[in-house]
Amino acid sequence: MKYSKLKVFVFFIVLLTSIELSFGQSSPTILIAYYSESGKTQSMAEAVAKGVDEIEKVDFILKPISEVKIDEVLNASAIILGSPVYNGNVAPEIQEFINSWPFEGRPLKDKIGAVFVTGGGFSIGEEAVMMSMIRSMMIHGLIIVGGDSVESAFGASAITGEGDFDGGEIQDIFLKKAVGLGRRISATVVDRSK
Ligand SMILES: Cc1cc2nc3c(=O)[nH]c(=O)nc-3n(C[C@H](O)[C@H](O)[C@H](O)COP(=O)(O)O)c2cc1C
Repeated sequence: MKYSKLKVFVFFIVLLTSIELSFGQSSPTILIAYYSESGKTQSMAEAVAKGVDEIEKVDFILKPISEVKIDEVLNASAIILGSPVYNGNVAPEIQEFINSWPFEGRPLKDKIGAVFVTGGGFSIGEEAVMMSMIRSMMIHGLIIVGGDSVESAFGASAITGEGDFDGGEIQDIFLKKAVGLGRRISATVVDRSK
């Protein structure tokens, strides 16, 4: 084989190998799951997804927990969970969802876990609800990651019904925390997949 023909041959082998490699590797998936009665926690979930989507090479699933299949939990590299505050506690549906996760052999161990929350008022449950979800995730062995600023150290939270924050839309100051949380989780997942 002539030298130039050999070069073309080698070029095609390298090309085919890289095509096969890129098709063979699927991107890690982040599951963003939430419970929302009146849409506030859903708005935060959408902002989290926006942040996740800012980082390349990551897929995400954004769903209310009622639509999440257990395979989606098992296959996710990270689980980001959102709840409203109900009487100082996590929404019961969220706790039931976590209780439904398989535990034997701890199949969720070492996945990334993160949380977001919406509450009507300041300091009447939002931090307690974040901690409640974090505690349950830690029982399953998830590695907890907070938001990207000290104001979202435990996760992203929004006040939806007190003072200046009482209104229809979630205010930007809170949506930014949710976007930052999503971005940080996404970047962490990409780093870990290298
Ligand atoms: C039954 C009930 C209990 C609530 N209890 C609290 C509470 O203890 N603390 C709080 O900050 N907000 C409380 N809220 C307000 C909700 O947490 C808040 O409106 C939240 O943003 C609703 O989220 P969603 O629109 O996703 O359902 C309560 C709301 C309901 C309906």
